[in-house]
Amino acid sequence: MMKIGVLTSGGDSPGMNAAVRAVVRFGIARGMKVYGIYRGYEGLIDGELEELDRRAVGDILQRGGTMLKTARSERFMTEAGRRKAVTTIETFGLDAIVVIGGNGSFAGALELSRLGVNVMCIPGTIDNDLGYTESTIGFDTAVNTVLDAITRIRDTSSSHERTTVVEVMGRHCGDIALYAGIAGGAEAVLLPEVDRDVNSVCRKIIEGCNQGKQHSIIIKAEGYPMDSQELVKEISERTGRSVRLVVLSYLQRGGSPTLQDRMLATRCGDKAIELLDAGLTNKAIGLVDGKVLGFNLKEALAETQEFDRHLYECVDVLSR
Ligand SMILES: Nc1ncnc2c1ncn2[C@@H]1O[C@H](COP(=O)(O)OP(=O)(O)O)[C@@H](O)[C@H]1O
Ligand SMILES: O=P(O)(O)OC[C@H]1O[C@](O)(COP(=O)(O)O)[C@@H](O)[C@@H]1O
Ligand SMILES: [Mg+2]
Repeated sequence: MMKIGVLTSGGDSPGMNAAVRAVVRFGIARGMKVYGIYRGYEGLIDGELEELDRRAVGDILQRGGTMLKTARSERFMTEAGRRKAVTTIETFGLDAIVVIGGNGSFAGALELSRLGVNVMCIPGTIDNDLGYTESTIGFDTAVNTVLDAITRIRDTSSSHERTTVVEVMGRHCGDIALYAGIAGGAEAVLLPEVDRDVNSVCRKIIEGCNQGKQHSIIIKAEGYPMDSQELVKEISERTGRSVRLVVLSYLQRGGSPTLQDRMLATRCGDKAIELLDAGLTNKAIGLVDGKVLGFNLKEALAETQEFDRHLYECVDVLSR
């Protein structure tokens, strides 16, 4: 009988639970024993795991966060830490580890595979920063949360004829800001990928005011290289407008996953188990052209996220 472990790692994302549920239930359906490993790589190092039955993953499909808990593990960044993790895998006789996480967790899984461990990776991060897949589990929910916030901010922003800077997550990848900018009708977006100066944003705000716009929304990804308070001050000084800052922060990482994230999570879990059952390992599961497939982990991780410049330019055209 095949024995596998499943863990969640890095920043949590809505839909991770749905992925855990899928891995456990599809695994059991194929005659596997499935172990839940707690606190990501930390639990793998410390041997914090237990067998999960079908019922153990009941009532989690609709919940954000992760029932397995998650961690950023400094110890796993070291060779000694990873060797300890391998000892746990050997002690419990695990044939493979399913890692649900983002680019860092995938890099960790690749290191594990170099030590002879069979791994299977499922993309769980709100950042959407994995180039090989069209979407990651949690991204859709996070952007919808941002859109909901923007809708509310617009009401008050418009009543007071203000400009609001909305800071969203994304240290290296501006996808949350970009998609929220398009779908939320922002005047401008500021991203880590584009070197845009504040002057052009101020011009945009002033032009909008001259055309009778009552409010303006500027979306700034946390990775844009300027402090948000500083940005607010500059915009206020240069435009003479009343400017407020809303930092959405961890609000974006919580909440019930959307249909899209539940479906992606479930399909990724299904594919991960199907491939393991077929004797395939060291794959990253991802969505390409509407199909959920397994890709070589090393190659998938090396694929850089292509920045959609056209979409970026659309924000400006749409908000003129
Ligand atoms: N290059 C690496 N080698 C080994 N482990 C890594 C590496 N990069 C990240 N990890 C492990 O994966 C964990 C999660 O990565 P992190 O970047 O924090 O989140 P995410 O997986 O969501 O991108 C890290 O805390 C670390 O334990
Ligand atoms: O939870 P922390 O450690 O404050 O990290 C915040 C970071 O985590 C994220 O929410 C998700 O990133 P990861 O998927 O790489 O963990 C980023 O958008 C944000 O910059
Ligand atoms: Mg990451």
